[in-house]
Amino acid sequence: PGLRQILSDVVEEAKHSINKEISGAELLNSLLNTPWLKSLLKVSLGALTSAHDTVAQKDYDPVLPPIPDNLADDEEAMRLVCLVKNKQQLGATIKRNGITGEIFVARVIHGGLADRSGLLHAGDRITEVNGYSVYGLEPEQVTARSQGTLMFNVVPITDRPVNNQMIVTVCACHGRLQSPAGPGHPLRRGRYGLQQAKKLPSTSACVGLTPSTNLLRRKQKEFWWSQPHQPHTYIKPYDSQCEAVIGIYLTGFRRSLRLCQRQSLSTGSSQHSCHTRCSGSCYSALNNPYEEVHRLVALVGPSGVGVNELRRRLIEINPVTFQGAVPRFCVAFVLNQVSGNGEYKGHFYGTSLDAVKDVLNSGKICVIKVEPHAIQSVRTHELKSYIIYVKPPTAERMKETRKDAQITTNYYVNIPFKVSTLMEIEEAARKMESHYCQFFDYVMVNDRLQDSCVQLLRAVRRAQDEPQWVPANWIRPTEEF
Ligand SMILES: Nc1ncnc2c1ncn2[C@@H]1O[C@H](COP(=O)(O)OP(=O)(O)OP(=O)(O)O)[C@@H](O)[C@H]1O
Repeated sequence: PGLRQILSDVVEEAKHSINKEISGAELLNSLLNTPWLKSLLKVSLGALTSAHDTVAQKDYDPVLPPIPDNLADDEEAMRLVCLVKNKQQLGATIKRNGITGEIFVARVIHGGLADRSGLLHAGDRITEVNGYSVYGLEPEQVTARSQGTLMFNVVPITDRPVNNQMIVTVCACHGRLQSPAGPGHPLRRGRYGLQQAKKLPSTSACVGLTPSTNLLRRKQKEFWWSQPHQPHTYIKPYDSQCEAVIGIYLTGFRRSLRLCQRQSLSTGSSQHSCHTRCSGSCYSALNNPYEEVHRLVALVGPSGVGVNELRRRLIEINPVTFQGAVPRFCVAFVLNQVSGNGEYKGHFYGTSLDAVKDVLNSGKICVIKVEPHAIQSVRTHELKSYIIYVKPPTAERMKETRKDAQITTNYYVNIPFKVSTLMEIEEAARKMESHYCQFFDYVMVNDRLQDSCVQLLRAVRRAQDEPQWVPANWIRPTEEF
């Protein structure tokens, strides 16, 4: 009634104002002073305050009647779940307990309809779907009834496990994921050890199911032992020249390492051997089905060689795939090193790691510039950086390619490249290589800018697609991905 009164006042007031001969300003002033507008503002303010209180108290739920006292102790709490499926998948799998015949939610696919609803959880027992009891039915029969609007009667799982799932980015080593039962056999949900996966980079792609690492490895093992013996492994001889490149060839490392060790014992190879590598046959038959990939690309090079330019262009070429971290990241590493006593380490280092992790968590490849003395800070198991060293071309080519370029000096002034600048870059490059070359995963020469961009893009792609040498301490026991 209050609102009706206000509205009729509005109409009256407007009629009244139109009959008067007054200016726009006067009209506005008199309107603002009208009782109906004051009342309206009062009502709106009241509604706003009430909405604010509701939100602040998180008091969204309807007030439910109290639970009756005479409930039996063994009464099960039921949940009625209504989901409208339309054409999309429900995003959950079910399984049947072979002994009791009960139907349970086996898995809720991350990001799917069931997951987004927050109403179904792995372990929940489904008793009815759309009014039909599902007791004793096969999962396929339940699925066949689950079309359109779904009304589930669910007995919620009592102890829902805390979500301790680990998310990692991997590359599938076989071109196409195949059913572990072999080519031509489709993946059947619930039958095999499947895991959730989503193709990157993607902001919206749905999570799907792929065979798990353990499952594929088991199949590969069966396949392996069914084959006649193949001498396929060798130890890369210990090379005192490349002492610092201590690593293990990541692909198939577990199996190959074991075989290599076995072989190394039988052939009496030096226990100092630090590299293992599989030949092609070993690689194809025994590789790990999934490999974690480098997603932090760290560019390093003498000041002025063009690291920032290349980084910027790489991101520009494909901003969906590549992203930089906040500039503080570089500063953090510089400070971390310059301070020497680690004075800034706690604060700045943590902050910068977060910036990189944010990019990595978004599924993108993070591209940063690092100072050479900070390489070790990013060359860790956690960040798994791929270090690309950007080298200047010959002095002649440098002079030719940089004739229109400008360099930013310490005083933030842009000046053209001088002969002395070129010499400084050359000298800095020489020192950098002699001190840090063992950490470079890839070396490129920044000659013609366009060619360099293509080369960089290719190098980064290769780092994702091909097996890499990595430091031995990056390798940890493989988990169910
Ligand atoms: N291949 C190239 N050909 C011509 N000009 C280039 C090339 N690479 C970079 N430049 C130009 O050289 C200048 C310096 O490059 P950039 O600022 O990327 O250097 P940097 O290595 O990041 O230096 P700093 O560490 O001092 O920031 C820029 O003007 C850039 O456009």
